[in-house]
Amino acid sequence: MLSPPTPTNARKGTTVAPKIETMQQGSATGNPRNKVALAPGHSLMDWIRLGNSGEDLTGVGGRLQDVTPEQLARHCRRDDAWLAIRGNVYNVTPYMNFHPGGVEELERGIGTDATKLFSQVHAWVNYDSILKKCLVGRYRPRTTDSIPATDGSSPSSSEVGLGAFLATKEEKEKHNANRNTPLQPPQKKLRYDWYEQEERGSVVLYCQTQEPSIKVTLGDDNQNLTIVVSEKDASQSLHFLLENTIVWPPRLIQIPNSSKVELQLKKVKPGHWKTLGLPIQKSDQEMGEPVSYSNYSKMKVSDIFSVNYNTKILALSYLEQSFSTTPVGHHVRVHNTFEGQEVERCYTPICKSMVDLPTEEDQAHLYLMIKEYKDGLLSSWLATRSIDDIIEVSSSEGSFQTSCFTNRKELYLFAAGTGFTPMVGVINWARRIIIGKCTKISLTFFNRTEKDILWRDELDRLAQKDSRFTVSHVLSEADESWTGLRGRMDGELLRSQLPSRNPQDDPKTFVFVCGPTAFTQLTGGLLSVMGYSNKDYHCFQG
Ligand code: HEM
Repeated sequence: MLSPPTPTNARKGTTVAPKIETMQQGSATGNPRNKVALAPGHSLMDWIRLGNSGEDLTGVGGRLQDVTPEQLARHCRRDDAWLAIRGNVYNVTPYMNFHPGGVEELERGIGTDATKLFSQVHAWVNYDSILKKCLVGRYRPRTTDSIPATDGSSPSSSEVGLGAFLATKEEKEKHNANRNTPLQPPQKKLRYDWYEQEERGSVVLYCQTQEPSIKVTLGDDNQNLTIVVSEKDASQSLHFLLENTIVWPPRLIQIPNSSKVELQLKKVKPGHWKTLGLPIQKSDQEMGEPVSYSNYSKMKVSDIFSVNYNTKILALSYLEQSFSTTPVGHHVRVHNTFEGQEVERCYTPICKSMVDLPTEEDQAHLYLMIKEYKDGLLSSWLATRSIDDIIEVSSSEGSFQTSCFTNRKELYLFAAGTGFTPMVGVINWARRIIIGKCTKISLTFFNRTEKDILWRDELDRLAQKDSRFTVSHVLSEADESWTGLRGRMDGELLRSQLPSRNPQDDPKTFVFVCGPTAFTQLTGGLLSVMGYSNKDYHCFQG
């Protein structure tokens, strides 16, 4: 009997089903694993109904408040249960009997910052959406610290002087109001260097991992630069009033084989800068954290590209001069409300082209490949968006780490349908970031018919340009003229595309799988039969 891929090696990827669909299945994610049988009247649908009933599920009258660790620890009983996840505190007392993993499991996190535990079990679960009616407020681990915004080598700004560098009267007032409320979580210092040439300045960021999500924002004055680096569940930031104005957008370059990232700033007026600028310390709110504690941002559709008869790419940009990067294998969520019902779906952002290097303009956009499902409320809505329409997109999420495959020489990717989207980031990473290490990237792409193949031209172009990359298409409902592979995933097909692995040999191959759950589970089982352990492959859950 074939075993499914291990949960530790799997995370939700592109196609977590929208809530409307999953409600019928009784699971938030369609995942049929160790869940408990919920008592009648405690399905996800019942939970949503309770949320919409107007009942106060926060237990504190719905007024958002800051919560210290001591306060949190006092709510550690089944009948009075709070927990913190990623900086938000929720009253999970009413959710206890609705939790698909059972009351005892949920109890393990109560009274504490359960971020790590939650991520270990099911990082993909959309807790903030499920628990939004239970939000008590913001978790404030420390109440007295202020955060150094720069490393010690840079000129520091004094409390008094700081106000002078904030652009407007309103900002100064806001700054003064915030001086006495330094309620921010502890942050590590972000190390950086900078150097300059006549035309450009460059800030080199020393990140801790190769998976940072970096958000760059430039004020309307083209001088107020904010860089926020999020990695390992913590954020670090730099904020500068630059020596002079720069051109938007700057270029972001991930330095190959390192965790350094370079931000190249093009000067409006070429010339010598004595310093990068004046460092400024900002509060949470000034850093742009939405007051509602929601992590969704409004983005504008700035371009639309057709991929095939039912799939298109939406190019999205922030409303202000801002962009953020998505680490490989991570996803964003898009949501919208239909007749009072919130529906949400995960998408793995792709790039504008797999072949051409991105321009600065390309980098400042988020590209989502949207396949329209006839019964998918959200996907149909997205597919009918026009230029300048606004959609709400979350910041990136995910726990996948590229370190699992950076030293492997050969990558074998098995994708079905839109399960292809996480592969785009993997391929780019292998080609451009782990330079000199990867000698073969083989994609086997499963679709129904020829017209369902996504980005076929782009894949062919890539195969022509990079001899390490090959693509094989497999069609389950091919017409007679098709000369390529036919069928569905099975042992024979897998063996024709992938060498068996002898567990005694040094690992040189790594396998990625993404597609519908049945495809992923079947492939995971077949891989075990072929000698691959769960350290040799990663399944992006579909
Ligand atoms: C922090 C402590 C928590 C623990 C230890 C825990 C544990 C678990 C376990 C063991 C399962 C079954 C996993 C499986 O599918 O194999 C589960 C499922 C689930 N939990 Fe939790 N949980 C916690 C918190 C939460 C919270 C705060 C939420 C609120 C949104 C939540 C929502 C869910 C959902 C929606 C599922 C079903 C997942 C699926 O269908 O794939 N859990 N949980």
